[in-house]
Amino acid sequence: MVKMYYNEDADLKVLEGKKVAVIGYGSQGHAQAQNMRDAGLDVIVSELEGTPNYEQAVKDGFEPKTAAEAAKEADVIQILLPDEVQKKVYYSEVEPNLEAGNALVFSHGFNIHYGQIVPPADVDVYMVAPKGPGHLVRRVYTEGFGVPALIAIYQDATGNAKDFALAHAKGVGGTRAGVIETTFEEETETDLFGEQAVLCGGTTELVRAGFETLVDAGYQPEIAYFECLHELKLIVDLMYEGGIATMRDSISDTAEYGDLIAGKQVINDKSREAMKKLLTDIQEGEFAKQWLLENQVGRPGYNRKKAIDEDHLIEKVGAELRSKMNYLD
Ligand SMILES: NC(=O)C1=CN([C@@H]2O[C@H](COP(=O)(O)OP(=O)(O)OC[C@H]3O[C@@H](n4cnc5c(N)ncnc54)[C@H](OP(=O)(O)O)[C@@H]3O)[C@@H](O)[C@H]2O)C=CC1
Ligand SMILES: CC(=O)[C@](C)(O)C(=O)O
Repeated sequence: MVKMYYNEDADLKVLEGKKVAVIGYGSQGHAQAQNMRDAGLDVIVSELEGTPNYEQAVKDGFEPKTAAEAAKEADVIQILLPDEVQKKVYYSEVEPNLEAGNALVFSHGFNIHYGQIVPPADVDVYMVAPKGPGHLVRRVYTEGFGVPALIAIYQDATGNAKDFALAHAKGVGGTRAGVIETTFEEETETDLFGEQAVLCGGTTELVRAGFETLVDAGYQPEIAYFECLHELKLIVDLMYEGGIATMRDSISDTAEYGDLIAGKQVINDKSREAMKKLLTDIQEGEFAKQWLLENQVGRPGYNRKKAIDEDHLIEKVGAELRSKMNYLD
């Protein structure tokens, strides 16, 4: 059984007297910076002046700096920029301000694993990767809990990188739930695979395909929305709390039989082959190349596909229903 690290395994004192810079105040940045500040760490943030997230950082009580200023001042520099801009900002603003003994921290291994950022040998390089969206990393922390996290040590120049990583994970709330040690390679490749094949790509396509099947067959779009999207959260909540078996205990035997006979017709051998191809493309760097090139040419494919998806009937029906339903506590 894998070793899990909890609060008692991490000592915030190892970061005492150290300034932590969070560069990028977005989904993860706003969450991790506030969580670490609440945990008593000395946190500064960097954000682009004049942007909504800059204003949010000010509203949250920070005085946002440039990435260069933050890197110069801090001992621990956490890069929570979009993966596709990290290389540019790192080499132009962060690296020139690194000092021996600093720590460079990531929450996803993309830029290190695919060789976009090659840090100097005299700094620690580690990862603290919450396994959840940033806004829930903050929400759950304020409720007294934590989102589980991964840590990975890429470079241990000081000999203390793991202690720093565990303390950092404690600061963001990860050790409240549990922390597992991995590698930059394993986190990068599994995270990319998960967000493409299961969490985001696979699930959104499954939801849209189910919705379209019902709507094309003449059923009310609202009914299709309830069945294929809204209820999915409730089903997944049960899986989250107690595994697939717990979810199956709660649904009807009729639904469970349907689950058992239909699942493999939808996610069939062809689907599994497609998943393996996605993983191969990730492992061989094909996805990374495609994503970095897409950004270099202004995201034509991303923008077109995003526009089509955001114009989908399921978005319109969902917005209408969410405006009418009393469901969020
Ligand atoms: N989103 C998530 O839940 C998770 C993300 N991660 C990882 O965390 C990292 C950050 O991702 P995420 O939080 O989603 O990113 P976001 O895009 O949400 O936030 C990045 C922030 O950095 C800002 N920014 C861009 N350029 C600069 C700059 N030059 N100087 C300062 N700030 C800048 C962006 O501003 P603007 O928007 O105006 O460009 C934005 O506010 C990535 O490595 C990601 O893979 C890991 C786990 C989960
Ligand atoms: C939330 C998370 O970990 C994702 C989906 O992999 C991401 O946003 O990068």
